[in-house]
Amino acid sequence: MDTPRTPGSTRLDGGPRGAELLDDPVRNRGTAFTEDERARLGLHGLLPPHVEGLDEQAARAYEAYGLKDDDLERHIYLRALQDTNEVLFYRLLLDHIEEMTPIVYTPVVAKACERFSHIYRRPRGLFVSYPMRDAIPTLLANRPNREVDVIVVTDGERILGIGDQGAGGLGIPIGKLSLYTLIGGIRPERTLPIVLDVGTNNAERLEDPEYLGWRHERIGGEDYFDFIDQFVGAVERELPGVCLQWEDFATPHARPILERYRDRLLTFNDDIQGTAAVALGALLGAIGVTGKRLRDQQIVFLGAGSAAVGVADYLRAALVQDGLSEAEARGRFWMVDKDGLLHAGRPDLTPDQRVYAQPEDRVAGRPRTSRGAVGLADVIGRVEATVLIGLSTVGGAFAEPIVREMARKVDRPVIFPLSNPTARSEASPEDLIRWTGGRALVATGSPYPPVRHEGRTIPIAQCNNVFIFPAVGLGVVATGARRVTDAMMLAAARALGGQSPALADPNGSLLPALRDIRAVARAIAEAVGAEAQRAGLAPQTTPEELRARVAAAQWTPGYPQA
Ligand SMILES: NC(=O)c1ccc[n+]([C@@H]2O[C@H](COP(=O)([O-])OP(=O)(O)OC[C@H]3O[C@@H](n4cnc5c(N)ncnc54)[C@H](O)[C@@H]3O)[C@@H](O)[C@H]2O)c1
Ligand SMILES: O=C(O)C[C@H](O)C(=O)O
Ligand SMILES: [Mg+2]
Repeated sequence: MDTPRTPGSTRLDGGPRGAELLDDPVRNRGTAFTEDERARLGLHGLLPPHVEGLDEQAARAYEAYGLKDDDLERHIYLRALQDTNEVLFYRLLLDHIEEMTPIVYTPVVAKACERFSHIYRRPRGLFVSYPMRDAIPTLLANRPNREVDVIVVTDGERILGIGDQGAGGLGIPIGKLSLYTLIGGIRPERTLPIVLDVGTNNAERLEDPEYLGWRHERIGGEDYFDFIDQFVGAVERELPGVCLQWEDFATPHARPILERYRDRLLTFNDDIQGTAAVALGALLGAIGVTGKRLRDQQIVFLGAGSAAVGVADYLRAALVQDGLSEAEARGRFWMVDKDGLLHAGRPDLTPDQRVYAQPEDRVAGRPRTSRGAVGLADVIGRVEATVLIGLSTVGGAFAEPIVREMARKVDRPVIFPLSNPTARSEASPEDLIRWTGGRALVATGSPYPPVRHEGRTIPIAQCNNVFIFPAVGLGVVATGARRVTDAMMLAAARALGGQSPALADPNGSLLPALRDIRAVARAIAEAVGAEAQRAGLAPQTTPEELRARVAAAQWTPGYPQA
């Protein structure tokens, strides 16, 4: 485990006392309140007599956790602990980071969103619903904690690869912010999860008598964007300088929202920019193993939504930095969506997709599917693809013949099935390793165990934006940065790529292990902060001072002496 740096929960004196204190997850220490604190804070009689330390509490909590017999029950247990005693929750998570991250985050959080209304226990975060649109400042003023460093907001429309979950989407901001604290060390009481409840088009939710969201079809068009504008205006007034992360918005809204606000406040879209940075970081690790240059790559995508286009944009920037012209770099991308290859003859492409449209002459005469599209199998058949990335939401889409064909032409195919949760993964690592005779360099969006192949144990990197957003949050909070730029994200990607275990050991994982992620987050945060300073977006410091600030800002759970 990481060495504690800034231990502590919030100060006890001057806050609530007695039963009210035990009901406050930020200040509550439960059985760890000392005799002196019990006397001072009116707690005698409310707690069992034995006073425990945090170690003992964590051991007892782990025992209770072990009694749960399915993942959703484990998730519910951890969420209840979070709502009871946040220091203990984070200490337990830190002690068992590899075991518990998949329970509070991807993939189990997907189930928690689907079942949100059925497993709902206590309020957390804010519900900003469309019918309350004229009272958004009041809703924000009602937030549970005054000071906020990071907001994660969703409208629940594209939750992972499972689509529209309406108000149940709040599970995602809660999970993301838990990792902001666990990994980035953002203080738990300075985080705020928000769902913008603009309705849902999910018929199952609308028909569910227990659905807790606004029972209405989704608001769209101008009304939707006006609502977002009202929300952002209220955030700017109530919480100036807060870092606002957009999460799991459907593609038609994700990019326009980012473009509208990115130069106005400290904000970024995690699915576009966070995903792009982690994918570039993992690719840099993979390229290190293949011994080739980035500019030698031919890159095929399945999926051309906001996540895929975001990744392509950062890879393209990296290809240009590696010496290709802009036109040459564009020519390296082959993107296939549900209507086939993106090419210049398609009238349905958005401007950001059009960047990757292959010229008509490069697709002329190609076989088409029954619907007239150029499919993935044909692209892989014709192009010597070195990299295959899946952001399509289609589980199993990287079929055996496609993967075998790719592996026939390149020595070390780089294959990243990045869709979440696990059932949406374009392939399982085990299959990819088997179909390529152990040659594929694999990273997945959801966590997978290592694969055994011919006496080797091959670790599978989790190429998930969790390697980026908590670190970016730490970087901007520690340095007081005013914006999140693409250059800061590219700096994060390169810092992450530089930490790839595969660079030192070709059999190592492409990305660091979760047990090392807090230290990795500090290195990324320093790179992000340094780039913000270079661009004049954060106050200048020496590199030593920057390092010290990042380290000091990374909170570690503990009970300080009051
Ligand atoms: N690993 C990560 O960190 C990470 C980060 C962000 C998003 N994701 C995952 O990426 C996925 C996509 O996210 P998005 O926001 O871009 O969603 P989206 O729905 O906008 O994009 C999906 C894309 O896949 C295409 N597609 C759908 N069915 C297809 C098919 N049968 N064949 C070919 N293409 C098909 C669509 O045309 C679209 O271009 C989600 O599953 C999400 O969980 C992973
Ligand atoms: O939430 C995740 O696990 C990654 C990503 O943000 C996604 O939407 O899939
Ligand atoms: Mg997401």
